Amino acid sequence: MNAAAPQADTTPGPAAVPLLAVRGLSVRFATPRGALHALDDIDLDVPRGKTLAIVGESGSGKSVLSRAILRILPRSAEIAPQTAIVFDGQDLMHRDERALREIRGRRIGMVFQDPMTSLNPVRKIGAQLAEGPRRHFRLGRQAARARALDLLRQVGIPSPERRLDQYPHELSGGMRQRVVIAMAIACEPELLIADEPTTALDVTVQAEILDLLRRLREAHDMTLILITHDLGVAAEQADEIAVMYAGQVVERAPTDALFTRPRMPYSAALLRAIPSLADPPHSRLHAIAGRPPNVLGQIAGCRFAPRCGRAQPRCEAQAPTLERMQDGRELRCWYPLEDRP
Ligand SMILES: Nc1ncnc2c1ncn2[C@@H]1O[C@H](COP(=O)(O)OP(=O)(O)OP(=O)(O)O)[C@@H](O)[C@H]1O
Repeated sequence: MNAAAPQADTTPGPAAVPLLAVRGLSVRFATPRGALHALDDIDLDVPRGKTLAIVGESGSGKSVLSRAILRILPRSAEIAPQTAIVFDGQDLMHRDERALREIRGRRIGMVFQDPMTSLNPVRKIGAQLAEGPRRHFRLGRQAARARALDLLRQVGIPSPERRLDQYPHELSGGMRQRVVIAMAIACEPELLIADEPTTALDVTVQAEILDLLRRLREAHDMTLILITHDLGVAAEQADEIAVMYAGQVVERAPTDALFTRPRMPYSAALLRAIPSLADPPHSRLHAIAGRPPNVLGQIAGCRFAPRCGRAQPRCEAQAPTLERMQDGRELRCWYPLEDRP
């Protein structure tokens, strides 16, 4: 795919134009050992009203991708100049910091793994929740407090009146993440980016938070980008899945299609690595042999080739690009698995 701003195909209706379209996104970090290529030529469409899960192993670039979309990368990160990040028709690459601050929080909400990244430990919860509505909707004190209360109810926090005057440390981890989600939806954003929202929580609380996210997404007709290393979570929550490997999207497909017929060998290997209830007790997981490549410096061929059972000489020599297949899925692979059940 080319790196230019996305072109509409044949006169699409509003539903066909993605809410977010990323093109040619590359990010590198200057490190003492040289340039680290954290993201390489990412193309990604996020359709309106849908949930897109981004999955991949640790270090594959999921968090750098979400921060790049929000334009909150650290200073040491360099975004390639040809990148386009088009949100509802405007390219965020060409908006100044003031405009971006209006979009973040108001039109794009964010939830991170650790609730304390988003919460101020020395401010009361009610004041923190009211901040967005006060700033973006110009609500007065009382109206903003009423809004904060309503938000706490929406995210299922018991005794919400009392919680307004508490500090974050007085709440459990799960309750804190509920508050962060309430803050993220406070201004009714069209897009919510949740980066490993349940990874830091107990298993039982994880399910509750995911259920909450799904209910809110449906109630507010939001679009959700769910970043997770957990394919089980992605399977339950997402309409579509983008699989990342070593800074690239290697396959993107509707959830059912990916789970029933993965076509990029890496996606297939990831799926084989999920434990199944049907496995006999104590059976070994199918770990993927080898390690992801070192992304310091340029890599000539396919980044998965050294670990891929299907690799041919071409895979080592020439890097595949992300191509759209006839069935609509996208693949970065010279020799994909057959599209047969
Ligand atoms: N500030 C930084 N400086 C240098 N390198 C960085 C920085 N932030 C991330 N990286 C590198 O970018 C690559 C992608 O990291 P990223 O955090 O996006 O991975 P991830 O898929 O989100 O992993 P995890 O699931 O462990 O959070 C990694 O190689 C990481 O070491």
